[in-house]
Amino acid sequence: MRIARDLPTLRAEAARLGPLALVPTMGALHAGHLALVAAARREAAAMGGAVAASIFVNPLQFGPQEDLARYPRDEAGDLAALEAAGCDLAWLPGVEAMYPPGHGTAIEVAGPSEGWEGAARPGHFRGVATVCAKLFLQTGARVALFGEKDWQQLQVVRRMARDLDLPVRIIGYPTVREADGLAMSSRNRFLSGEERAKASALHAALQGVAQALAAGVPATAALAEMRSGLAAQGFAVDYLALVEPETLRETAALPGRLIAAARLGTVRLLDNIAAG
Ligand SMILES: Nc1ncnc2c1ncn2[C@@H]1O[C@H](COP(=O)(O)OP(=O)(O)OP(=O)(O)O)[C@@H](O)[C@H]1O
Ligand SMILES: CC(C)(CO)[C@@H](O)C(=O)[O-]
Ligand code: BAL
Repeated sequence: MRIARDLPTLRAEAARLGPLALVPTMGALHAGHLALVAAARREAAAMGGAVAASIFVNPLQFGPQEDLARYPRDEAGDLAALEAAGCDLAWLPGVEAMYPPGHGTAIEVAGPSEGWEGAARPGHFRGVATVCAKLFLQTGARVALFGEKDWQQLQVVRRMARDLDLPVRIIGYPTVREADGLAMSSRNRFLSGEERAKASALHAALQGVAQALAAGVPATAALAEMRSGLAAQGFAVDYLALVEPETLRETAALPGRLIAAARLGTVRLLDNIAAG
């Protein structure tokens, strides 16, 4: 596996490797990320190209009160895991390489960025869209893979790629879960033992709502019951909604996407599933 830390090296490696399937990450890799790399391998094989993964903890997508400083980092472990997963090229820009002094351009994606994570984390999707556009242009990736775990992010990136006619195909990959249903996330490591034991209740509750909706229970009633059930178990629910899958607009109609964000202690868990 080649490692690039500056743009000239990245461009030279990319030219040598042929069409790239890119997996953008913030590092602290787990089996969810490695499943994206395995899917990227299949895409790369189909187009006679190679797999690239980026590791960059993007300050632009963190608010001033957020956890940028404590975001987990494990470069050596990540590089070993990427190599073992068959990644050909790791792109590890520093903040200065990504945002040299004077950098002043940002991308605002109206529509799917509004509400939910966009409301809870003002400026977050502007940071995500900007860094993803840069990662696509830096690597020249023909395909980029994103996890469905960050459902709204996936829709924002798709919208941006369409709106800007970026020559990259965006692929969503199903959420990889722990045995008890908890969506894998780098931040799960901050759950205490007691919180970890409770955390799978979020996914179970989403499944319960999906079943209730399929049985004809109105969305408002099913969601209200889920909200109070989670609160009783100690979750602080940020939002819980049935939305149109692509626009993220709230809906009462099926099929839709059930999306949720809830905090257990200091850890904010995200999850979503299809409904209907
Ligand atoms: N459990 C998962 N299943 C599938 N894809 C995932 C999973 N977790 C993360 N991803 C995807 O991996 C990519 C990189 O995500 P990121 O590095 O933010 O990891 P994370 O575990 O989501 O971390 P965070 O704690 O910030 O949520 C994103 O496209 C994200 O959706
Ligand atoms: C897509 C991404 C790598 C952009 O920084 C990040 O938001 C993430 O890891 O999901
Ligand atoms: N997985 C989304 C990246 C973030 O939380 O900032």
